[in-house]
Amino acid sequence: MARRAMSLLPSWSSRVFSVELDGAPVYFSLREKHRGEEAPRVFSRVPERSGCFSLLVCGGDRIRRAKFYAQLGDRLSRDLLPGCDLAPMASFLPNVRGSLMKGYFVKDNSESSSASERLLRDLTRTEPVLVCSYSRDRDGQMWTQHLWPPADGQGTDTSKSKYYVVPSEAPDYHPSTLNIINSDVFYSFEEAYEVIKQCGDIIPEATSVLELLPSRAEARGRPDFPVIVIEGLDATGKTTLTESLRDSLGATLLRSPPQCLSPLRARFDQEPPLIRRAFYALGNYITAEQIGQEAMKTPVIVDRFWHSTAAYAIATAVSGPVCNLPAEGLELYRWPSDLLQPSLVVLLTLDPEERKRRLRDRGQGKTEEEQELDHNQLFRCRVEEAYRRISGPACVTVDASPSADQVLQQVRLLIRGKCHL
Ligand SMILES: Nc1ncnc2c1ncn2[C@@H]1O[C@H](COP(=O)(O)OP(=O)(O)OP(=O)(O)O)[C@@H](O)[C@H]1O
Ligand SMILES: Nc1ccn([C@@H]2O[C@H](COP(=O)(O)O)[C@@H](O)[C@H]2O)c(=O)n1
Repeated sequence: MARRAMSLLPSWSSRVFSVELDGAPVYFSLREKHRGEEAPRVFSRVPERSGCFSLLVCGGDRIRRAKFYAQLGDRLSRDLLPGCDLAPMASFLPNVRGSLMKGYFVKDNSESSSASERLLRDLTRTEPVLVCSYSRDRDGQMWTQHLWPPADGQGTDTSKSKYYVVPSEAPDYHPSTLNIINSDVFYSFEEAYEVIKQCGDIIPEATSVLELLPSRAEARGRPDFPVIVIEGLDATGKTTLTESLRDSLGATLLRSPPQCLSPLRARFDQEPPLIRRAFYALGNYITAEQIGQEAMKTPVIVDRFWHSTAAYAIATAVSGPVCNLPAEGLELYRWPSDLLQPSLVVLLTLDPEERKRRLRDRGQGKTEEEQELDHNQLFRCRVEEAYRRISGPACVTVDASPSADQVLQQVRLLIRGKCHL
């Protein structure tokens, strides 16, 4: 682990760091010489003998890293003294895909930072984490960053190298978009399969998922009958509409994740994004197999498919306003080439107040993500915008606020136009 950390050093001074403060990132970078810039905002109001620290998760395999990052925040919130502020942070090479390292920034507001230091030292002994401490320079205005030497004594001791911390401009791409491909969104069966296979030794249920997979995940030829996917946030009327379409078109109704994964879903919903998203990605391939079989006999209606998998994953990976989403047209929004393509994808949209009213009337318990959608207007906007940006096939938006029957008629018209049904 320590040797891996050391291998990051050549690019250390090209890296940018971001700390999430009140939902917005503050960026800083490192300089070997100081040219009079003020210290970045995250370093304000730290007592004289105290300091700040950054912890970046590195080393180990990606499953372990993902699990460890998910636990680290809880562990730090529990074990750090009450006077410490904790914020998510990241380090990345601007606009370089795959370069993101995630971690936490600790600002110690107590009189001395020795308790935090002890806790972080202990972490470096057992966990795949790289720690830097920050201290004021002699005149008290400038801050310097020191990478802690490896706990196991291997590698080069770089604790004496001195880097000044200076504010940095926002990069073109929001840092969390750099690692989305094959960590949050999967573009092939193989990539998602590898993640779930690697989980086998820590998540026994992963084996059950693998057993349910189709033997060959290749896009079949064009199905004989049309395949129509209905997408939308929760309570926009997908169930109501898909059931009506099934009845009125004499179609088969399928969903993703498929029924056979239902008993395993709650287990994978507890996992960090890498594992959770790989689970949903594989769910689409199981559903695709079922679609392929059914669409030889009847039209097929599908309640959620890849649009949902990708849109929720992208909207969760990125924080803040819609402008933080990866730009429209990027390959990140493209449909996986080995996944069956539907004939038509309909996105139901609803005014947020009406959606809430329907949720209230339905009166069921809400999942964590549903509560998040309710409370977080920005998240909802990101999900809907991500839906709209996905291409190959793109979705057709339908306003779901009229009566159930009117929405059905509207979608039947679209189906007639596109699929001649
Ligand atoms: N067009 C409509 N007008 C008024 N109420 C509707 C309409 N469509 C659905 N509803 C009602 O809104 C609630 C949510 O609908 P539904 O369960 O179909 O949504 P959903 O998108 O499938 O939700 P989820 O994704 O959470 O399962 C239900 O109580 C349903 O009866
Ligand atoms: N094809 C799908 C379907 C769902 N998801 C994830 O599940 C959540 C929504 O599920 P509902 O029970 O409300 O339908 C949503 O958080 C998605 O993350 C998915 O990834 N792919």
